[in-house]
Amino acid sequence: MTFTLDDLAALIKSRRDDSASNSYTKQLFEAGPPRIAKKFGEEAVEAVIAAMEGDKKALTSEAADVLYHLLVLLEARGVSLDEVVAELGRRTAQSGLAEKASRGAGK
Ligand SMILES: N=c1c2ncn([C@@H]3O[C@H](COP(=O)(O)OP(=O)(O)OP(=O)(O)O)[C@@H](O)[C@H]3O)c2ncn1[C@@H]1O[C@H](COP(=O)(O)O)[C@@H](O)[C@H]1O
Repeated sequence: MTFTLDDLAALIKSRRDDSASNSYTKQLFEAGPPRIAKKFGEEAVEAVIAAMEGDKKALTSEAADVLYHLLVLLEARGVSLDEVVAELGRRTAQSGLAEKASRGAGK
């Protein structure tokens, strides 16, 4: 059976109300959205560095950290993975350049 991002999102959600004290995810939720956002940013920077260095193994690992922390952040702020995927789905109707232009100048 293939492990999916939906599976990970469900696991993260289940950790939110879990009383287990040895859960890193639970610790993140208790630290709050600003702390989670900071961790997400740190992991993103580490992924950028791995990409710039052309280190495929490190990029794979850092990308996994980025996706995990993004899912925790979305859960903490009440945004579901389905909503994000739906937004991506809506964008398939137009090119990336057209989508960028539709956001208005300066963005
Ligand atoms: N995918 C992940 C995952 N990816 C990264 N991490 C953790 O993210 C942290 C980030 O790495 P850092 O080196 O920055 O961590 P750190 O120095 O310990 O962090 P800080 O002290 O700076 O906060 C590490 O502790 C990793 O273990 C993850 N922790 C959990 N998961 C998934 O979440 C599930 C539930 O985990 P628990 O909540 O811990 O039970 C696990 O089974 C996994 O599937």
